Amino acid sequence: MTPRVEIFRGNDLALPDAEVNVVIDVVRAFTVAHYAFLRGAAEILLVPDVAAAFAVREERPEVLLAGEVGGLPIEGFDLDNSPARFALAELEGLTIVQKTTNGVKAALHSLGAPAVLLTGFSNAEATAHYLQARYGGSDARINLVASHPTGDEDFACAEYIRSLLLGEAMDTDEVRRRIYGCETVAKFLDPARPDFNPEDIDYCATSLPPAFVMAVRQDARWTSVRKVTL
Ligand SMILES: O=C(O)[C@H](CS(=O)(=O)O)OP(=O)(O)O
Ligand SMILES: [Mg+2]
Repeated sequence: MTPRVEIFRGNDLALPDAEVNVVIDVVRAFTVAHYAFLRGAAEILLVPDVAAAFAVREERPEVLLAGEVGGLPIEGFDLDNSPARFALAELEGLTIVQKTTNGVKAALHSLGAPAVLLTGFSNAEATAHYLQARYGGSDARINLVASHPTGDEDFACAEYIRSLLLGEAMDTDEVRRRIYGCETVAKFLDPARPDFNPEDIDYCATSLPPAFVMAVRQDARWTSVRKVTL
């Protein structure tokens, strides 16, 4: 038996029932989340909008607010949505509150499955290993959600994860080419748009050695993300 893997595209989907929803945002939200954990963050809280992020800080002043609107930093937030910045940040033991246009929104629409994982390309191999260990050899339904409604970067990553699960590993250079070539990335590579850092895309398109996955947990109060070690 092999898992039944389906790919969806969008950030506000009503997904069919599945054992696990895997929400993908390569540029940039879940690459940022991956680097946040690598830099020591304890937890990420997902929020739907800027007001909700400020409300969390009212209640829990120790948190750091991170995210973007239209790809740009948000006034009053501590961090933006740049993996290049997160890769250098000192985040040991901290809680990050994350608000982004596609990845976080798609995750908040994907909470209906018993397990929900988040990933960019940087952690796609780890995520595929984890899924293979838990669901390989079964006919479990796995929904892969490419969160950008039109861009190819998340869809390419979804196809890569599916290929690993089906034992037909896609060439990672091909995935990287699709990331650099997608419409979402054009503004990062445009010298006339200095607000967008091209280095971010290098982080988004670099696969790191598998170590942990990013799992979502929902309770009455918070939608939180934590590391689960492989
Ligand atoms: O900040 C990002 O990279 C995007 C917004 S945009 O595509 O750059 O306008 O948000 P995300 O939720 O990380 O896709
Ligand atoms: Mg994105």
